[in-house]
Amino acid sequence: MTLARPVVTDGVAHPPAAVSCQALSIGHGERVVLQAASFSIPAGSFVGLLGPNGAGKTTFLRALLGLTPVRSGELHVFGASPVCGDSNVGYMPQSRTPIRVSLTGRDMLASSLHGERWGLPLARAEGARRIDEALHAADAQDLAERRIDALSGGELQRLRLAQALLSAPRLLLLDEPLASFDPVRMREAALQIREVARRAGATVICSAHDIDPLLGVMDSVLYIARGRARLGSVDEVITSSALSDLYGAPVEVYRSPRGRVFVSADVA
Ligand SMILES: Nc1ncnc2c1ncn2[C@@H]1O[C@H](COP(=O)(O)OP(=O)(O)OP(=O)(O)O)[C@@H](O)[C@H]1O
Repeated sequence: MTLARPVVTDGVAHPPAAVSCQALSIGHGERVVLQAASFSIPAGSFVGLLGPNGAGKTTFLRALLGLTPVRSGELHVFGASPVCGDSNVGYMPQSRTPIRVSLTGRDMLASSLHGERWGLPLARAEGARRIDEALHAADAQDLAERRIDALSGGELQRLRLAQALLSAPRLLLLDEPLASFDPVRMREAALQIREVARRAGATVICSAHDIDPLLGVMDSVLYIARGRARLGSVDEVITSSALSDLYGAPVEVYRSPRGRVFVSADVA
């Protein structure tokens, strides 16, 4: 593991980036997800992670969690190699299945707190304090005593955000957290996540399929396609020429007069 230490340039010490990749390659078997990708995400930023289905957004998030091995190159989280169970990193996984257990919101958070300690449960008072703080940070106190199998999709997402905040992480990885919202609520939810992250001082990487709810919310876009990645502002990355270059095939980007963005990529 590489130890986190400030980077010194011109005699000035800069804190390590939240995430840095140097010639990073990751994948599954024959499937290449990233091939020699290099970019760096500044601490404190909100990054929208975009790309077509199967491009590798979840795989990249799992690599940051230490769950997908690095094939070659370097991947650092706050200057160190990713390790499973790092309390600096909070994760909200993609949720595809409805919840059918009748726990309360507080029980749901408590179960992940206890799982975190591998059989060494936190003292009851300390656990309760951390749960209250996480519920407060995600604006989800009203859900603490509600049964989770009776929550709406949006309410459940608030609770899952609280779950990801339990360890007071410096890096928050959110895999399609907007998926269960209608278009209007998507934007409200994106703004709420940004506010929560700001208050917590966390860097956010938030994957999404629709760029619109994140416009004006994210500081930069990380776009993954065909094993390649591009990080930059929306105006730098979401253009016909930048995306055609990334895909290695013609891609059209349209912007409606009301500011909506459409990407038309007729390639896998
Ligand atoms: N455990 C695995 N074993 C083998 N292949 C996998 C595994 N997990 C993912 N893949 C493959 O790796 C590629 C990237 O998958 P990943 O889930 O990271 O994409 P994604 O961009 O998150 O997709 P989506 O937008 O559809 O959620 C896909 O082709 C997928 O089938």
